[in-house]
Amino acid sequence: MKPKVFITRKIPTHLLNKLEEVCEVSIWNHENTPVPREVLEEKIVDAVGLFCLLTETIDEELLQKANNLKVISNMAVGYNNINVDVASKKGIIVTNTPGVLTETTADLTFALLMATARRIPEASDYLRDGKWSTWSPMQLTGQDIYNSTIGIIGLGRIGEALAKRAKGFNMDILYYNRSRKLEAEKELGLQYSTLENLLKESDYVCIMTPYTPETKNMIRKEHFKLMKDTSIIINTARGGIVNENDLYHALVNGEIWAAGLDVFEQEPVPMDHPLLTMPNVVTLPHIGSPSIATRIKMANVAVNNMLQALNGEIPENIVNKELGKFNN
Ligand SMILES: NC(=O)C1=CN([C@@H]2O[C@H](COP(=O)(O)OP(=O)(O)OC[C@H]3O[C@@H](n4cnc5c(N)ncnc54)[C@H](O)[C@@H]3O)[C@@H](O)[C@H]2O)C=CC1
Ligand SMILES: O=CC(=O)O
Repeated sequence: MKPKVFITRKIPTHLLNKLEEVCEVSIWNHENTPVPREVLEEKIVDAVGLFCLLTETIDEELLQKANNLKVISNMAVGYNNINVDVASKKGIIVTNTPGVLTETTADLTFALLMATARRIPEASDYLRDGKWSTWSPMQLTGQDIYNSTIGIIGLGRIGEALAKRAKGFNMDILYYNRSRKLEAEKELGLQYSTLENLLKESDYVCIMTPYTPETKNMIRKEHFKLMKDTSIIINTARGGIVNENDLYHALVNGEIWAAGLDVFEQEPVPMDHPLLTMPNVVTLPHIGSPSIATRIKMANVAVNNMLQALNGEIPENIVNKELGKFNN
């Protein structure tokens, strides 16, 4: 009998077919509508494999219904949407999609940094709104990027790829991480820093850690007070890492100059969110990884993780490594 797999969103047909060869697949076959919770709750009861996205909350309540589940394959590198502790206790393997999205996400992060520093969305609107009547010395002036200082909080795969881009702009690069990365320091000329020093010295502060109990609200009121009033914060990691209320007040009080945000505490961000009213905040709808090629690679990795687990192998990208091998 083929194992039952539930997929929570439309995926490329060739990858769906790959799963269908060995699994009995049921799919929420929609592009832009997340699977309703009640459908997920119903499907999880029989599923042996769950292929999900970061839009699905795989919490304890849901996992308690999952009595046949052996593997959760998350199509994202971040897996803060999943209660991994509960999954582990139930012997459910959790996998993610690291690596294949690193360069694409670093590109977007640097693009957001540039767009925020040079006020590109605001300038584009200025032209289209018919406000461009002349060229003027201080019109739409922003901050320089070349020769400035970038501080990267979380020097993992994407943080390091971001540092490589910053090096090309002759930036001084500070980083704060759980552990020192001596090889990267040598190769890229990075400087390890305390969090406080990084915030004080950087013109650009980029958040690149996962969202965990330790990183929740990692950047809050007191941290903005340390930053330069010309500095810019860029967050393409997860919304809850930067306290949004404190960020709003830091911007209103002129403690920092601007922010570029690809991620929010609540997604989609509510349209009446105060940060959306500010011209010096550039906002994106969580688009770190969507190049066509990268999204196909992510879906492919997620399918392979699922198939490896269902085949009794330890998936290449297992998150709860303590589980090790299980047998069907
Ligand atoms: N906006 C988007 O579309 C995307 C967002 N992301 C986010 O980026 C995150 C990072 O991805 P990767 O670089 O692949 O992960 P990674 O695991 O390679 O890097 C994370 C780094 O953060 C460090 N870190 C963790 N906790 C820390 C703490 N409390 N203090 C200081 N450093 C800490 C780790 O030591 C590691 O070096 C993901 O977890 C995800 O949330 C990833 C891809 C796309
Ligand atoms: O936010 C995206 C991810 O892959 O994590």
